[in-house]
Amino acid sequence: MRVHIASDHAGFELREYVIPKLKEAGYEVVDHGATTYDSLDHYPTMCIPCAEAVVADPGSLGIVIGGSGNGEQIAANKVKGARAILAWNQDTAALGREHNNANVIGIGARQHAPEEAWTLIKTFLETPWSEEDRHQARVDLLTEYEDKTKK
Ligand SMILES: O=C(CO)[C@H](O)[C@H](O)COP(=O)(O)O
Repeated sequence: MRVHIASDHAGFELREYVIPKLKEAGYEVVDHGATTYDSLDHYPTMCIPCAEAVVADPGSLGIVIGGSGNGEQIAANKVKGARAILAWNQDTAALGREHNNANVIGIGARQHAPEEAWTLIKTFLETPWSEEDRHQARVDLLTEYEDKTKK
């Protein structure tokens, strides 16, 4: 599976920690930056292209990392077709796939030790979408709204 990843400066170190782990685990990684550490960079610059790449690449998943993960999740969710969750424990990481068919995980690098963040990411990537009717109906309503309101 292809995994698109992006971070701002606050997620820079965690992104560098996670990329080799993803590769070791057999994922094909597409890195959307930030390419250099710049404490004044802005998360939409990296997170929007990352989410766009996920939507344009069916079957892939995305990871956006910042200090809290909040802005990164918001940025990703501006992209039509993106369903980004903010995972803060293993349950929210798994439920994002099972119930929401999320295609992007947001992680707050300042909220977790690197090992814990990796566990959240791994859980997200390894958990399948349940495809249960009630969840599909809710996701369909989101898509329907997007189709009506977004180009
Ligand atoms: O998490 C984030 C957005 O939600 C950013 O990473 C965070 O706001 C960056 O903070 P600072 O500019 O103080 O390093």
